[in-house]
Amino acid sequence: MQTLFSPAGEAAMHEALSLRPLLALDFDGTLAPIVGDPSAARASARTAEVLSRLVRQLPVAIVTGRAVADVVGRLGFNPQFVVGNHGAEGLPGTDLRDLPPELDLWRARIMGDFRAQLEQAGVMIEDKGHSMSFHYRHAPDREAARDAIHAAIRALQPAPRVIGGKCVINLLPADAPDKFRAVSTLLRISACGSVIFAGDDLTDDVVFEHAPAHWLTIRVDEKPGSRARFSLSGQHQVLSFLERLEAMTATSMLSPD
Ligand SMILES: O=P(O)(O)OC[C@H]1O[C@H](O[C@H]2O[C@H](CO)[C@@H](O)[C@H](O)[C@H]2O)[C@H](O)[C@@H](O)[C@@H]1O
Repeated sequence: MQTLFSPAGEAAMHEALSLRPLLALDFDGTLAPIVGDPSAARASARTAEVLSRLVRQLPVAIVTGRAVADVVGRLGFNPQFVVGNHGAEGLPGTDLRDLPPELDLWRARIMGDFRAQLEQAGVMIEDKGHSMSFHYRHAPDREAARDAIHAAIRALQPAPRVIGGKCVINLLPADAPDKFRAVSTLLRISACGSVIFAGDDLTDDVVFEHAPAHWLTIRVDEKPGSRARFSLSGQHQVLSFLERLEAMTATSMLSPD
Protein backbone atom coordinates (compact mmCIF):
# COMPACT_ATOMS: atom_id res chain seq x y z
CA MET A 1 0.00 0.00 0.00
CA GLN A 2 1.47 3.37 -0.95
CA THR A 3 0.44 6.89 -0.18
CA LEU A 4 -2.19 8.42 -2.43
CA PHE A 5 -0.12 11.60 -2.59
CA SER A 6 2.49 10.06 -4.87
CA PRO A 7 2.98 9.81 -8.66
CA ALA A 8 1.32 6.38 -8.60
CA GLY A 9 -1.60 7.78 -6.60
CA GLU A 10 -2.03 10.67 -9.05
CA ALA A 11 -2.00 8.25 -11.99
CA ALA A 12 -4.56 6.03 -10.26
CA MET A 13 -6.86 9.01 -9.63
CA HIS A 14 -6.59 10.05 -13.31
CA GLU A 15 -7.30 6.50 -14.44
CA ALA A 16 -10.30 6.15 -12.12
CA LEU A 17 -11.73 9.51 -13.21
CA SER A 18 -11.40 8.57 -16.87
CA LEU A 19 -13.79 5.66 -16.17
CA ARG A 20 -16.52 7.93 -14.70
CA PRO A 21 -16.38 6.59 -11.16
CA LEU A 22 -18.81 6.42 -8.28
CA LEU A 23 -17.23 8.19 -5.30
CA ALA A 24 -18.14 6.14 -2.20
CA LEU A 25 -17.12 7.42 1.22
CA ASP A 26 -17.28 6.14 4.74
CA PHE A 27 -18.35 8.71 7.35
CA ASP A 28 -16.78 8.36 10.83
CA GLY A 29 -13.00 8.58 10.65
CA THR A 30 -13.15 9.45 6.93
CA LEU A 31 -15.43 12.43 6.28
CA ALA A 32 -15.62 13.33 9.96
CA PRO A 33 -12.85 13.07 12.54
CA ILE A 34 -13.27 10.51 15.30
CA VAL A 35 -14.58 12.21 18.44
CA GLY A 36 -15.42 10.87 21.88
CA ASP A 37 -19.15 11.48 21.59
CA PRO A 38 -20.74 9.85 18.49
CA SER A 39 -23.49 12.47 18.50
CA ALA A 40 -20.88 15.24 18.01
CA ALA A 41 -19.38 13.90 14.74
CA ARG A 42 -19.75 16.19 11.70
CA ALA A 43 -18.10 16.71 8.32
CA SER A 44 -16.30 20.06 8.35
CA ALA A 45 -17.81 22.99 6.45
CA ARG A 46 -14.90 22.94 3.95
CA THR A 47 -15.34 19.21 3.33
CA ALA A 48 -19.06 19.73 2.78
CA GLU A 49 -18.36 22.61 0.35
CA VAL A 50 -16.03 20.52 -1.81
CA LEU A 51 -18.46 17.62 -1.83
CA SER A 52 -21.41 19.82 -2.69
CA ARG A 53 -19.49 20.77 -5.86
CA LEU A 54 -18.26 17.21 -6.52
CA VAL A 55 -21.81 15.81 -6.51
CA ARG A 56 -22.35 17.82 -9.70
CA GLN A 57 -19.41 16.02 -11.36
CA LEU A 58 -19.75 12.45 -10.03
CA PRO A 59 -22.32 10.33 -8.24
CA VAL A 60 -21.39 10.38 -4.55
CA ALA A 61 -22.43 7.74 -2.02
CA ILE A 62 -22.04 7.76 1.75
CA VAL A 63 -21.69 4.18 2.97
CA THR A 64 -21.64 4.26 6.73
CA GLY A 65 -22.08 2.14 9.83
CA ARG A 66 -24.53 4.72 11.15
CA ALA A 67 -28.28 4.71 10.54
CA VAL A 68 -29.30 6.71 7.46
CA ALA A 69 -31.46 9.09 9.50
CA ASP A 70 -28.55 9.74 11.85
CA VAL A 71 -25.91 10.50 9.23
CA VAL A 72 -27.78 12.75 6.78
CA GLY A 73 -27.80 15.76 9.09
CA ARG A 74 -24.07 15.44 9.74
CA LEU A 75 -22.95 15.74 6.11
CA GLY A 76 -23.67 19.35 5.13
CA PHE A 77 -24.28 18.34 1.51
CA ASN A 78 -26.70 16.08 -0.37
CA PRO A 79 -25.10 12.98 -1.87
CA GLN A 80 -26.89 10.94 -4.53
CA PHE A 81 -26.90 7.86 -2.24
CA VAL A 82 -26.81 7.25 1.51
CA VAL A 83 -26.48 3.66 2.70
CA GLY A 84 -26.42 3.01 6.43
CA ASN A 85 -25.89 0.23 8.95
CA HIS A 86 -22.69 -1.07 7.28
CA GLY A 87 -24.51 -1.65 3.96
CA ALA A 88 -27.70 -3.13 5.44
CA GLU A 89 -29.97 -0.08 5.24
CA GLY A 90 -31.11 2.16 2.43
CA LEU A 91 -29.96 0.40 -0.73
CA PRO A 92 -32.19 1.61 -3.57
CA GLY A 93 -35.09 -0.79 -3.98
CA THR A 94 -35.29 -1.59 -0.26
CA ASP A 95 -37.70 -0.04 2.23
CA LEU A 96 -36.10 1.88 5.11
CA ARG A 97 -38.93 0.64 7.34
CA ASP A 98 -38.22 -3.07 6.71
CA LEU A 99 -36.41 -3.92 9.92
CA PRO A 100 -34.82 -7.35 10.32
CA PRO A 101 -36.75 -9.45 12.89
CA GLU A 102 -33.52 -10.63 14.58
CA LEU A 103 -33.07 -7.15 16.00
CA ASP A 104 -36.26 -7.44 18.06
CA LEU A 105 -35.04 -10.71 19.59
CA TRP A 106 -31.55 -9.33 20.30
CA ARG A 107 -32.88 -6.07 21.72
CA ALA A 108 -35.22 -7.91 24.10
CA ARG A 109 -32.46 -10.27 25.28
CA ILE A 110 -29.87 -7.55 25.75
CA MET A 111 -32.15 -5.03 27.43
CA GLY A 112 -33.75 -7.73 29.55
CA ASP A 113 -30.70 -9.72 30.67
CA PHE A 114 -27.49 -7.78 29.95
CA ARG A 115 -28.21 -4.06 30.09
CA ALA A 116 -27.17 -3.62 33.74
CA GLN A 117 -23.83 -5.46 33.32
CA LEU A 118 -23.07 -3.56 30.12
CA GLU A 119 -23.85 -0.17 31.61
CA GLN A 120 -21.90 -1.02 34.74
CA ALA A 121 -18.90 -1.84 32.52
CA GLY A 122 -19.23 1.59 30.86
CA VAL A 123 -20.66 0.31 27.57
CA MET A 124 -22.94 2.62 25.59
CA ILE A 125 -25.57 0.76 23.53
CA GLU A 126 -26.49 2.30 20.16
CA ASP A 127 -29.62 0.76 18.63
CA LYS A 128 -29.68 1.55 14.91
CA GLY A 129 -32.71 -0.46 13.83
CA HIS A 130 -30.85 -2.69 11.36
CA SER A 131 -27.85 -3.23 13.64
CA MET A 132 -26.63 -2.55 17.17
CA SER A 133 -23.35 -1.03 18.28
CA PHE A 134 -21.72 -1.38 21.69
CA HIS A 135 -19.31 1.49 22.37
CA TYR A 136 -16.60 1.06 24.99
CA ARG A 137 -14.44 4.16 24.34
CA HIS A 138 -15.27 5.60 27.76
CA ALA A 139 -15.24 2.33 29.73
CA PRO A 140 -12.87 2.49 32.73
CA ASP A 141 -11.54 -0.98 31.80
CA ARG A 142 -11.87 -1.59 28.04
CA GLU A 143 -10.96 -5.27 28.26
CA ALA A 144 -13.65 -5.88 30.90
CA ALA A 145 -16.11 -3.94 28.72
CA ARG A 146 -15.28 -6.08 25.66
CA ASP A 147 -15.71 -9.23 27.79
CA ALA A 148 -19.16 -8.03 28.92
CA ILE A 149 -20.15 -7.31 25.30
CA HIS A 150 -18.98 -10.72 24.08
CA ALA A 151 -20.82 -12.46 26.94
CA ALA A 152 -24.03 -10.77 25.78
CA ILE A 153 -23.36 -11.62 22.13
CA ARG A 154 -22.85 -15.31 22.94
CA ALA A 155 -26.40 -15.45 24.35
CA LEU A 156 -28.04 -14.16 21.15
CA GLN A 157 -30.12 -16.31 18.82
CA PRO A 158 -29.83 -16.39 15.88
CA ALA A 159 -26.11 -15.68 16.11
CA PRO A 160 -25.26 -12.25 14.70
CA ARG A 161 -22.43 -11.24 12.38
CA VAL A 162 -19.95 -9.33 14.52
CA ILE A 163 -17.83 -6.48 13.13
CA GLY A 164 -15.25 -4.71 15.26
CA GLY A 165 -14.39 -1.05 14.99
CA LYS A 166 -12.86 1.89 16.81
CA CYS A 167 -13.79 1.16 20.45
CA VAL A 168 -17.01 -0.40 19.18
CA ILE A 169 -18.44 -3.86 18.48
CA ASN A 170 -21.29 -4.03 15.95
CA LEU A 171 -23.95 -6.74 15.50
CA LEU A 172 -25.77 -7.39 12.24
CA PRO A 173 -28.01 -10.12 10.87
CA ALA A 174 -25.78 -12.84 9.37
CA ASP A 175 -27.20 -12.31 5.87
CA ALA A 176 -27.29 -8.49 5.88
CA PRO A 177 -25.56 -6.83 2.90
CA ASP A 178 -22.06 -5.56 3.74
CA LYS A 179 -20.32 -2.45 2.42
CA PHE A 180 -18.86 -4.27 -0.59
CA ARG A 181 -22.28 -5.51 -1.64
CA ALA A 182 -23.69 -2.02 -1.10
CA VAL A 183 -20.99 -0.32 -3.19
CA SER A 184 -21.29 -2.96 -5.95
CA THR A 185 -25.05 -2.41 -6.09
CA LEU A 186 -24.65 1.37 -6.27
CA LEU A 187 -22.06 0.99 -9.02
CA ARG A 188 -24.52 -1.01 -11.09
CA ILE A 189 -27.40 1.41 -10.45
CA SER A 190 -25.35 4.48 -11.26
CA ALA A 191 -23.93 2.89 -14.43
CA CYS A 192 -20.44 4.06 -13.53
CA GLY A 193 -17.25 2.44 -14.81
CA SER A 194 -15.32 2.29 -11.56
CA VAL A 195 -15.36 3.14 -7.86
CA ILE A 196 -13.26 5.44 -5.73
CA PHE A 197 -13.74 4.26 -2.15
CA ALA A 198 -12.22 5.68 1.04
CA GLY A 199 -12.65 4.25 4.53
CA ASP A 200 -10.77 3.94 7.78
CA ASP A 201 -12.18 1.06 9.78
CA LEU A 202 -12.69 -2.71 10.04
CA THR A 203 -16.14 -2.34 8.50
CA ASP A 204 -14.45 -0.99 5.35
CA ASP A 205 -11.99 -3.89 5.01
CA VAL A 206 -14.55 -5.97 3.11
CA VAL A 207 -14.44 -3.38 0.30
CA PHE A 208 -10.63 -3.33 0.25
CA GLU A 209 -10.53 -7.13 0.18
CA HIS A 210 -13.05 -7.70 -2.61
CA ALA A 211 -12.55 -4.63 -4.81
CA PRO A 212 -11.66 -5.43 -8.44
CA ALA A 213 -8.21 -4.19 -9.49
CA HIS A 214 -9.55 -1.14 -11.37
CA TRP A 215 -11.29 0.30 -8.29
CA LEU A 216 -9.31 2.98 -6.48
CA THR A 217 -9.41 2.02 -2.80
CA ILE A 218 -7.97 4.29 -0.12
CA ARG A 219 -7.30 3.42 3.51
CA VAL A 220 -7.53 6.46 5.77
CA ASP A 221 -5.01 5.84 8.57
CA GLU A 222 -2.33 3.49 7.32
CA LYS A 223 -2.83 -0.06 8.52
CA PRO A 224 -0.18 -2.71 7.88
CA GLY A 225 -1.60 -5.55 5.80
CA SER A 226 -4.58 -3.55 4.53
CA ARG A 227 -5.72 -4.66 1.06
CA ALA A 228 -6.48 -1.06 0.05
CA ARG A 229 -4.38 0.11 -2.92
CA PHE A 230 -3.49 3.50 -1.41
CA SER A 231 -3.41 5.20 1.96
CA LEU A 232 -3.80 8.59 3.57
CA SER A 233 -1.93 9.16 6.80
CA GLY A 234 -5.08 10.24 8.62
CA GLN A 235 -8.49 11.86 8.46
CA HIS A 236 -6.79 15.28 8.28
CA GLN A 237 -5.71 14.42 4.68
CA VAL A 238 -9.21 13.62 3.42
CA LEU A 239 -10.04 17.24 2.55
CA SER A 240 -6.84 17.53 0.47
CA PHE A 241 -7.74 14.29 -1.33
CA LEU A 242 -11.22 15.61 -2.17
CA GLU A 243 -9.82 18.96 -3.31
CA ARG A 244 -7.31 17.18 -5.55
CA LEU A 245 -10.06 15.01 -6.97
CA GLU A 246 -12.18 18.07 -7.70
CA ALA A 247 -9.27 19.79 -9.45
CA MET A 248 -8.67 16.69 -11.56
CA THR A 249 -12.32 16.14 -12.57
CA ALA A 250 -12.19 19.09 -14.95
CA THR A 251 -9.48 17.50 -17.09
CA SER A 252 -9.57 13.74 -16.47
CA MET A 253 -13.23 13.17 -17.16
CA LEU A 254 -13.04 15.09 -20.43
CA SER A 255 -9.93 13.36 -21.73
CA PRO A 256 -10.03 9.62 -21.03
CA ASP A 257 -6.80 9.14 -22.98
O1 LIG B 1 -18.82 3.18 8.87
P1 LIG B 1 -18.59 4.46 9.64
O2 LIG B 1 -19.26 5.65 9.01
O3 LIG B 1 -17.12 4.71 9.92
O4 LIG B 1 -19.30 4.24 11.08
C1 LIG B 1 -18.69 3.39 12.05
C2 LIG B 1 -19.25 3.72 13.42
O5 LIG B 1 -19.04 5.12 13.62
C3 LIG B 1 -19.52 5.69 14.85
O6 LIG B 1 -18.67 5.29 15.91
C4 LIG B 1 -17.32 5.68 15.74
O7 LIG B 1 -17.24 7.11 15.65
C5 LIG B 1 -17.62 7.83 16.85
C6 LIG B 1 -17.56 9.32 16.56
O8 LIG B 1 -16.29 9.68 16.10
C7 LIG B 1 -16.69 7.40 18.00
O9 LIG B 1 -17.05 8.08 19.21
C8 LIG B 1 -16.79 5.88 18.19
O10 LIG B 1 -15.84 5.45 19.19
C9 LIG B 1 -16.45 5.17 16.87
O11 LIG B 1 -16.63 3.75 17.00
C10 LIG B 1 -20.97 5.35 15.08
O12 LIG B 1 -21.37 5.77 16.38
C11 LIG B 1 -21.26 3.88 14.87
O13 LIG B 1 -22.68 3.69 14.89
C12 LIG B 1 -20.73 3.42 13.51
O14 LIG B 1 -20.98 2.03 13.34
